[in-house]
Formats: sequence, structure tokens, C-alpha cells
Amino acid sequence: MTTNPPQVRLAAHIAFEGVGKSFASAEGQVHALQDVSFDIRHGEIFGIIGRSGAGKSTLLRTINALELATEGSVRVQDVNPAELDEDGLVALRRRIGMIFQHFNLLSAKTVRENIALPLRISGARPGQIYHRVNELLALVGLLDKADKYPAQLSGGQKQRVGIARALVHSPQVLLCDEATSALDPETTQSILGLLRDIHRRLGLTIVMITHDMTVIRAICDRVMVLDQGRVQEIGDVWKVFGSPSSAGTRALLQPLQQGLPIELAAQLQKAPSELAPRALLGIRYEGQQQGVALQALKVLGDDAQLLHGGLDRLRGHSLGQIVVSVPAAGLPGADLLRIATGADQLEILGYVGNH
Ligand SMILES: Nc1ncnc2c1ncn2[C@@H]1O[C@H](COP(=O)(O)OP(=O)(O)OP(=O)(O)O)[C@@H](O)[C@H]1O
Repeated sequence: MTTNPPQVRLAAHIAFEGVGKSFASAEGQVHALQDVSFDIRHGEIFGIIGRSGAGKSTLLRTINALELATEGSVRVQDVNPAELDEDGLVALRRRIGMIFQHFNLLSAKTVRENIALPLRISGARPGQIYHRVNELLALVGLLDKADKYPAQLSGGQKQRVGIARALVHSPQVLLCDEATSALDPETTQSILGLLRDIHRRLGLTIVMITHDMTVIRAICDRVMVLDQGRVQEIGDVWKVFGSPSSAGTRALLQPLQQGLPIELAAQLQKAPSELAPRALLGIRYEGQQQGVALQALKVLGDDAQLLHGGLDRLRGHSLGQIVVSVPAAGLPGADLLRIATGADQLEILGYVGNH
């Protein structure tokens, strides 16, 4: 008798079921969230993306009950924040840390005092506070800044203080609300590196909302696309980024796509001719596990030229698009070429002259 191998499946940490949220406004009811159902698993880094006004902040804030759902339920490890009394909410929020785009630090307090504040409020003893704050300062690499004020810190350092403060009560969940949107690309990378490190060391579940697709690509395991308050698609980042299933997601991902350079697009002819004897092929890979075998591209012939594009490696999958020009004469059909090159998609974009 054969038995199936055990399924490795992470349990749900946060579960949304039919969640709706409406706000009353001068123009009538605003339906910020509608029928939102999905799970965030224990220990994953989960990204939520969507256009401005899609409902991302509202959704994130239902996790720690800064907003309460008007329909359906949110469960954080089987606790529904909407059913908690004051003490229950305080306990829940200690299990859920949060960091913000603009850091939300108290300007009149030092770094040490900012991090210590939640511990002081919870009644911890001074000796405990001192010890815990030192631990966190070491974790975020700011031991030498303990006595500085926020105004004396760079944006990246302020966010490190925000992260340390969010971790004081050793939470199981960290919510990140556009945590890198106020930072330059280099500082963003260092904060993402810190979050990755914290995730690895502490095993937190991290939920982040961001406008920046490169952040999702760099750090998230799975991503959910929210559109007008509804779940548009959800899945592994490499799958959603490699083959988005909706036009809305494709539009969001546009900044990551390597579109045809203007100078090539301007030359493009619909049919081959004496002046345009070469075909431009757009070859897409949507998540190949083995990488792309260069041997397979040999089928394009000795005169093939790689003109543009590239591949990303995401969670062990190769995805991206390359643009290759080949002589149009005797070219097999796009379908045959796709199979021969091992691509997921291949299209003849048009015809151009000799370079
Ligand atoms: N307190 C509120 N009162 C009235 N309407 C609100 C309130 N909070 C949010 N909304 C509305 O709910 C919708 C979703 O807003 P939300 O801030 O969650 O979107 P978002 O995707 O986070 O947007 P952004 O990326 O611009 O921050 C918007 O139409 C917004 O105007």
C-alpha cells in the first residue's frame, strides 16, 4: 500500500472571512472593503498591493482592531478583535507590532525613551526596561544612538527605532504600513534586510502594504492584490508576478516590466520586407524552476541577437522577458518556437532592419 507524503502546509495565523468595511462620508457610504476572504499563514511574509484607495490601510488596520469590520470576521489565531473588551484589546495589540511610513516617534524623547515607552506603560520595572531596550538597540544596530533625539537621525535610523519599538513586547505579528515609502532605494534595501533578518531570527508573521512592487519582489512569500476593496488575486509572488491573471495586476506591475525600448518600438514594422528583414521575438518565462537553458535558445540560430530584457530569480523560479532579433526568412511559427525554446510565451512583436 502506498501512502501520500505528508503535506507541508503552514497553518492560518490571520483569517479574513467575508470582511466588509463601510465608512459614512458626506457623499454617502464608502465601501472600503467588500467580501474579503483569505488567510495569512504562520511565519510568512505577506504583501498586500493595490492602487491608492483600494483599501490596503483599512484592511491592515482590521488586524489590530484600529478599524473594526462592519461585516464578516477577522481572526488572529482564533481571536476576533471585534469581540474583545478593553483589556483583551491591549493584550492583542501587544502580540501585534506595527511600523509606519512616517515612523511616529515622539520628537521630545530620546531613542531609548521612545523604545521604552510601551514597556513603561505596561508597568515593567526600570531594570527590565533597560535590559530589553539594550537588546532591541543591538538587534536593530543602534546601540550608539540610544541618547539621540529623532531629529538627529536619518530616515533609515528612525525606522530602525520604529522597528525596535514595535518589537518590545515580542509580538507574533508585525504589520508594516508603507514602512519604506519615505526612504531612498539604498535605505529601503537596508530596512528590508533588517526585516528579513528579524523574520529569520524571531519567526514572526509579517504583513506589509506597499505601493512599491520591488519591495514585494524583494521580501514577500505571497502577495494579495486588492482592487476597490475586493481581493483581485492572491498567490506566491513568483506566480502572481510571472503570470498575473488580471489586467489590474498587470497595470500595477507595469513599472517592473521591461517594455520595448522606444527606439526599437519606433522601428517596428507589421510585416517583413527588404528594409525590415529581422523578426523581433518577445520571449517570456513565467517561473521556470530550472533556469533557462541556453542550449534551448540555440534553436534561434547563429544570427540571433539578444537585444533587451532579462530574468529575475524569485524564490527559486526564473521569470522575465527577453527580446531577441532573428532573420525573418524561414522563421517557424511562434508556437513551434515557443516549444523549442522552452518559453512560457513567445510572440513575434514585429519586424526591424539590420542593426
Ligand atoms: N475614516 C474614513 N472615513 C471615510 N472614508 C475612509 C476612511 N478611511 C478610509 N476611507 C476610504 O476608504 C477607501 C479605502 O481607503 P484606504 O486608506 O484603506 O486605501 P489605501 O489602499 O490604503 O490607499 P492609499 O494607498 O492611498 O493609502 C478610500 O476610498 C478612503 O477614502
